Order: sequence, then C-alpha cells, then structure tokens
Amino acid sequence: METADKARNQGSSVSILEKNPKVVFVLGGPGSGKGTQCTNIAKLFGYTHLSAGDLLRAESESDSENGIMIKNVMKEGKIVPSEVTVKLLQQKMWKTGKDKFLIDGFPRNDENRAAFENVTGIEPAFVLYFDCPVEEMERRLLNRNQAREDDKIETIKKRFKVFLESNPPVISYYGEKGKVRKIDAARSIDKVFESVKTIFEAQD
Ligand SMILES: Nc1ncnc2c1ncn2[C@@H]1O[C@H](COP(=O)(O)OP(=O)(O)OP(=O)(O)O)[C@@H](O)[C@H]1O
Ligand SMILES: Nc1ccn([C@@H]2O[C@H](COP(=O)(O)O)[C@@H](O)[C@H]2O)c(=O)n1
Repeated sequence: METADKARNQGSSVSILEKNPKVVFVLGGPGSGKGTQCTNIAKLFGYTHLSAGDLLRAESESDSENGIMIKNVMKEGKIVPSEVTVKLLQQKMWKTGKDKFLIDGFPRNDENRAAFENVTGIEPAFVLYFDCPVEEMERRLLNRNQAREDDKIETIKKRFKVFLESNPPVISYYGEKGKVRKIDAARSIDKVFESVKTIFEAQD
C-alpha cells in the first residue's frame, strides 16, 4: 500500500499536517447555535464543517467496538474519551482532502484540547465562542425536533452541567493566547451571523 493510502486509513497526523490545514474550533453550550452558524460559515467562507457530536453519533450507530460505550456516554451527557473523538476527527479531516475546517463542539474539555494538539500537532487559528444564557439554550433545545435522545430534558440538564464545568478551562487556555472570538449568541440567527461574518472577513 502506498504511504499516503496507509496514512489515510490510519488517520495519520503526519499526513494531515502535510496539508497545513486551517482549523477553527467552534464552541458554545448545547443549543447555543453552533451547528446553525457553522452551516452558514461553511457556505460563505468555504470551510468544511465537522461536528464532533455528529461523528460520535454516527460511530455509536456502527458495529464498532466503541459504539455501545459512546451511546452510553452520550445518553448521560458526558464527554467521550478524547482518543476516540480525536481519531474520528483526524480520519475525517484526512478523508475529506480539504484544508479549512470548522470543528464544531470540540474541544469540550482540557483533555480534548491537549489530545488534539498532541496527536495532530495542529493549533487552531482561532476559537469562535457562542455565548448564550442557559435558559435560552434550554428553550432552543426543547424546540428542536426532539430527534436526538439527548434532547430530553433530563439529559439536557446533564449536558449543561458538564458544559459549565468543562468549557471554562478551554476558553481560558485559548483566551490567554488571544485566540478567543466571543459572540453574543442570544440574538436572532441573522444578527449572530452578522457578527460571525465580521470575524471571518477579518481573518480570511
Ligand atoms: N440565534 C438563534 N435564535 C433562535 N433559535 C436558534 C438560533 N440559533 C439556532 N437556533 C435553533 O436552536 C436549535 C439549536 O441550534 P443548533 O443545533 O445550531 O445548536 P448547537 O449549538 O449546534 O446544539 P448542540 O450542541 O446541541 O448540537 C435549533 O433548532 C436551531 O434552529
Ligand atoms: N468533543 C465532544 C463532542 C461531543 N461529545 C458528546 O456528544 C454529545 C452531543 O454533542 P453535540 O455537540 O452534538 O451537542 C455531547 O453531549 C457529548 O456526550 C463528546 O463527548 N465530545
């Protein structure tokens, strides 16, 4: 097998680095609007949108050895071990063949952050942080289509608790590096996107 093919199969970090990818982490609580805004950013600015939650949901439905473990962790609103999530992201990044990524819902905690940087050697260009009050996020999640098992109120409460405990260290870490772009996400989708656009126009 050719080296590049091997690397592609293994999700090798060396191969990803060859592309010198630009990565933007997109953070915010459950229901803050990350996915909605990422769809718009991807369209307008040509980024590839990768949602850590979507990758984990897909993996949980597969026959993989991790499937049941992931399902159970997600049902409890907890954070899946970093090596699992980083591997999924790494493989997906390589398979797309693209070099500009929005990574939505990652890093969820400091362990996620360190694992990604250690394994891939990639530092984000910046971190978009959608700041939204819990009450508004709860309203949005309960009004979403109720297609996700973790959008039941019991799991929503657990997800908020985990977010409130785990997100601040990540924001502090990147804040000290001057990489956090905080956005008031408690406004309409269009208003939030106006702020988002200003940030990306200044970067690209
Ligand atoms: N600014 C907004 N104002 C009102 N509703 C919004 C806004 N942004 C997103 N929504 C709606 O709120 C719900 C949650 O949005 P979205 O899925 O984008 O959030 P998220 O941060 O990706 O959530 P999760 O982390 O749970 O995946 C969706 O139904 C979406 O249509
Ligand atoms: N880095 C991550 C991201 C997500 N999870 C798990 O997935 C759930 C849903 O995530 P969304 O971003 O789609 O809301 C989340 O509650 C976690 O259980 C994770 O473990 N690690």
